[in-house]
Amino acid sequence: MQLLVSVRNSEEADVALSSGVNILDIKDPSRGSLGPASGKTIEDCLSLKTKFARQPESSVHFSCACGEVSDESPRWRDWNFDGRRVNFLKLGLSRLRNAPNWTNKWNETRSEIEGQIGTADETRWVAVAYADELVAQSPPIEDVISAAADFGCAGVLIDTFSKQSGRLREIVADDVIERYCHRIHSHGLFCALAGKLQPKDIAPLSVFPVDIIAVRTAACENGDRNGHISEKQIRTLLTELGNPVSNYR
Ligand SMILES: O=C[C@H](O)COP(=O)(O)O
Repeated sequence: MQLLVSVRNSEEADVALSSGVNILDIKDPSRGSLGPASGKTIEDCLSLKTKFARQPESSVHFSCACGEVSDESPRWRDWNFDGRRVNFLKLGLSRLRNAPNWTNKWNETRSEIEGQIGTADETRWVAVAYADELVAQSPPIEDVISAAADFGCAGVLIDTFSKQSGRLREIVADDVIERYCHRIHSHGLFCALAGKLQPKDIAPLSVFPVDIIAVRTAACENGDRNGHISEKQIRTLLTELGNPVSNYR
C-alpha cells in the first residue's frame, strides 16, 4: 500500500516529501474534505517536484483536490498552474444525491477544470465516494464506483465528507469496506481509503485489496487536521505500511 498525505502549503509539502510519502495531495483542509488550495499554493508545491525527483522506480506523485461539483464559486476558476504536472485530480459529489444527471454535471466540471489548467495523459481523475453519503448528500458509493469505471477514472477514493463526525471504520463495517475494495478492483481501478484513518487501522485494512491509504489528520501534530504536518507521524504511518515504494508512474 502507498501513503498519500494531504498538505496545505509548500512548507508542509517539503516535510511530507522529505519523510517519504508516495503521493503528495495538495488541498486546503479548512475548506472541507476536498478543499481546493489556491493556484499559488499548488504551484509552490509542484515546484518541489524537481527537488525531490528520485529514481524512476520510487517517483512521487502529486494530486490536487478540486472541491465539489456543486461549489457555487469554484476556486479552480482562478487556477493558472500547469495541470500537466499533476498526476491525480479529485472532485467531490456532495449535494448531488438527488440530481438524476449527476454524472453529466461531474463530467462537465471535469472538462472545465481540464480546460482551465491543461492536462496530460498522465493526469488522471480519481472518483470520490463519501462514506457518510447521507451527511454529504452524495450519490451512493456503489453508483460512484460504477461511474468511475464508466467515465475513465484511474481509481476510487472512499473518504468521509464531514471531518467532525465519524471515522471511516466507524461509519462502514470492515466487511463492507472489503466488498467495495473488491468491486473497485474488479473494474481495474485502484482503491484508496481515507476518513480519519489512524496507524492502528493499517493492519486490519491491509488484508483487503487497498492500494492507497490517504490521510491528513493522522499526519498532523496532536491529530489536529488544521494543525501542522509532523514528520514523526508520517514516519509512523510509513513504518506501519512497511515503508512502501511508490509505483504510480
Ligand atoms: O485525501 C484524504 C484526506 O485528506 C483524509 O483526511 P483525514 O485523514 O483527515 O480524514
